[in-house]
Amino acid sequence: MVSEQAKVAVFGAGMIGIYVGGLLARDADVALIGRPSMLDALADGVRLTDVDGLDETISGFTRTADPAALAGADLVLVTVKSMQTADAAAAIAAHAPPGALIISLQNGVSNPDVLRAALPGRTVLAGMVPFNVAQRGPAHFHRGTGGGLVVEDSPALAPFEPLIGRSFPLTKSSNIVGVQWGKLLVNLNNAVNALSGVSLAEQLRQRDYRRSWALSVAEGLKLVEAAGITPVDAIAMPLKLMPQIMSLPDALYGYVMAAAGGGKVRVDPHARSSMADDLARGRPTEVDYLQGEVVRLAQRLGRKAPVSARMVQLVKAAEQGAPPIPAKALYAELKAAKRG
Ligand SMILES: NC(=O)C1=CN([C@@H]2O[C@H](COP(=O)(O)OP(=O)(O)OC[C@H]3O[C@@H](n4cnc5c(N)ncnc54)[C@H](OP(=O)(O)O)[C@@H]3O)[C@@H](O)[C@H]2O)C=CC1
Ligand SMILES: CC(C)(CO)C(=O)C(=O)O
Repeated sequence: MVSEQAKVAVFGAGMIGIYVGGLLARDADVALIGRPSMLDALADGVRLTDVDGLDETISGFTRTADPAALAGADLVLVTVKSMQTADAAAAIAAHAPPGALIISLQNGVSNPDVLRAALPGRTVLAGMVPFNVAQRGPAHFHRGTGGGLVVEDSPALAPFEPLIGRSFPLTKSSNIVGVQWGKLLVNLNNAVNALSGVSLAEQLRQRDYRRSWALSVAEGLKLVEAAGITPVDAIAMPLKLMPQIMSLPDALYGYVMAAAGGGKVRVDPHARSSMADDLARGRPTEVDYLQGEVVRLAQRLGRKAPVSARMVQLVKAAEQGAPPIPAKALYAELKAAKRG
C-alpha cells in the first residue's frame, strides 16, 4: 500500500535520474541518490526544461550519496549505467524495504535480469526511456527529444500509475522484451554518435553516419527477428524502415524527417547520446550492453554480427583516447567488416 505522498528513491542521480526524479518530486517524496559532484549543485533546486516548452525549477527533494536513503522507499528507480547495476542491486538488497517496487529505467536488455538475480523475492520491472536528457548547466537538465515512459505491465505498477502519469505519458507493455530490443536497435546509434564527436543533430545531418547506423540496425533487426522477438518501435520512425530512411541522400532525408509526424520529430541542437557523454567524461561506455548484446545474440543463434563486433572494437579504442572518426571513414570500416 502506498502512502498518500509516495516515497521514491532514485538510485543513480545522473541525466535520467535527476530529470525523472526531479519531475516526480512535484508530487512525491523523492530521494536522489548519487555523487556529490552531480548533487551538490542542486542545493537550490533543479531547473528542468524540455523541447515542448517546460521550464520549471523544482526543489524539496533529498540529495544524498548515502544508499541508506533507500530505506522506506515505496518505489526505487534504477538509473545507473549498466556496468553499475550490480552495485545498485547490492545497495537495494541492503537498504530498500522488501515490498518496494523496483523499476530499471536503463538502456540495454539485461539490467532487469541482473537486478532480479540479485534481489530474489522482490518485484523488478523493466522500463524504457525513449528520450534524451542533457545537462545544460550544473543545475539545469534538458529533455531534448520526445516520448514517454514504457514500463512492463504488472499489477505492482498500479499504485504508481497516477504519480508517474502526472509527469510522463506512461505506456504499460506486455511485450517488454520487444520494447527493450526495439530501443536497443535505436541505441546502436549511441556508438555512432560517440565516435562522431559531434551533436546528434549534426551527426544525423551526415549521410555516412546515418548509413553506419542503418548498417547496424539492419544487422540487429535480422537477428532479433530470427530469435523470435517482435521489436517495438521506440521512436517516431518505424524500425523496419529505419535502414532505408537513414540511407537516403541528405536532401531526401531532410524532407522525410520534416514530413514525419507532421514535422514533430525534433532533436535538440545540443543533444548527444549517453555514450558520447561517457566518452566526453572519460568514463567506460555501455557498448558491451548494446552492440555487445547483438554480438551475443548472434552467437546464441550460431550466426555473426560483424558490424556490431567492429563497433565494439572502435568504441573500446575511443575509450582509450582514439580520436573521433569522420563519417566516410566510419562507414567504410563498417562496410569492410560486413564484407568480412
Ligand atoms: N542520458 C540519456 O539521455 C539516456 C540514458 N538512458 C539510459 O539510462 C541509464 C542512465 O543513464 P544516464 O542518466 O545518462 O547516466 P549517468 O551516468 O548520467 O547517471 C548515473 C549516475 O549514477 C551515479 N552512480 C553510479 N553508481 C552509483 C552508486 N553506487 N552510488 C551513487 N551514485 C552512483 C553515476 O556516477 P559515476 O559516473 O561517478 O559512477 C552517475 O552520476 C543508462 O542505462 C542509459 O543508457 C536512456 C535514455 C536516454
Ligand atoms: C535517447 C537516446 C536514444 C539518444 O540520446 C538514448 O537512449 C541515449 O542517449 O542513451
